[in-house]
Amino acid sequence: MAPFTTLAEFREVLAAAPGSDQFARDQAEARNERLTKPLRALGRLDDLAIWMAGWQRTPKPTVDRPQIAIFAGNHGVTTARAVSAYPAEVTEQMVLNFQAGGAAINQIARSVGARLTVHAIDLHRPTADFTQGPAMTEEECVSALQIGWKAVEDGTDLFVAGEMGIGNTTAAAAIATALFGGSPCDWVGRGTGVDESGLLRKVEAVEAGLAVNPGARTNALEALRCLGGREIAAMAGSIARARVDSIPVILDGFICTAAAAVLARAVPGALDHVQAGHQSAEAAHRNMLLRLELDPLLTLGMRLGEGSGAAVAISVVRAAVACQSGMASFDEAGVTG
Ligand SMILES: Cc1cc2ncn([C@H]3O[C@H](COP(=O)(O)O)[C@@H](O)[C@H]3O)c2cc1C
Ligand SMILES: O=C(O)c1cccnc1
Repeated sequence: MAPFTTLAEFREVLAAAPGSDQFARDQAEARNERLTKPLRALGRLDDLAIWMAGWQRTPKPTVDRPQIAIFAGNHGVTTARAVSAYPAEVTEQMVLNFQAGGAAINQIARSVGARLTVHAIDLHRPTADFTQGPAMTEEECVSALQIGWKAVEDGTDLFVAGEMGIGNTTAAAAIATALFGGSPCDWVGRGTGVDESGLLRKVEAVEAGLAVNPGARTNALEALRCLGGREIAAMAGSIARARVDSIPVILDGFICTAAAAVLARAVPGALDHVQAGHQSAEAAHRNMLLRLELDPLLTLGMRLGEGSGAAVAISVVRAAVACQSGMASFDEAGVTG
């Protein structure tokens, strides 16, 4: 059972999470300095390895059991405001595709040796249209957070949260506007590829959403409840669970980062266990990462979601820990240091 039944309790549980292990980081750094390579010659991979060591509380971190959890949800705003280039039924059709193994994320997950779990949340009951009032009641939002919380499997040593939800770049842009300020134009983008009039409808939807949900601007969890969707709340719940259990997380693109941003704004330090896997081609993603002081591992022009960018970055983190944990020291190899 998840240890919270209200948004306030969720916040408290997250705020009580322990930090990373300084002793393990120091040990990892000392080990790293003895490995058969010029000092810090692996650049960001060395930083990643030491960061992984701190969260896994060992100088020899692993990526043996990575998990990718995809959460799916539908949004009232999608049909009410025609904010996507695709119809809402694609959400459920793609869930079937994930289950059959036919989506991009299935192939990437297999290629990096990650377990993939799929969590469809109430697809036949879209959230309420956030331009008319809150997208979710507190009960609905908490229930989605709990689904994310419970989705993180025991033994996972690296976690990725992915999403599927037609219209969710509009929800993510609305959350970003509420959390970071500025105007909706700063945060709205093309998503699946809307045209100019689609872009305008997205901006207008975000404007209306903020106007009817004034609490969203002053309280991050209210922003999630009023403007988010079930899959976005579930991603936030899973990233919070990973924080509490000291499991390192790789963030995916625009929507995943918006879910994470809610946690960062609710509790300082809530994203200490997170790396940005990639910078999405969705224009505002770069800005969101800058605001969160996250430096993406990859920039591949991807704008898919499903956890796909983060899944590709699993191989980068795995390469980092493979060197940290598998390399010989100068002494062991008889190399002059
Ligand atoms: C076939 C298909 C597969 C997808 N996989 C992820 N998304 C991505 O597109 C959606 C967000 O874009 P928007 O806000 O424009 O609807 C999300 O479902 C996201 O995961 C997909 C979208 C489609 C059409
Ligand atoms: O950045 C993403 O993850 C993204 C961008 C566009 C559409 N779906 C997802």
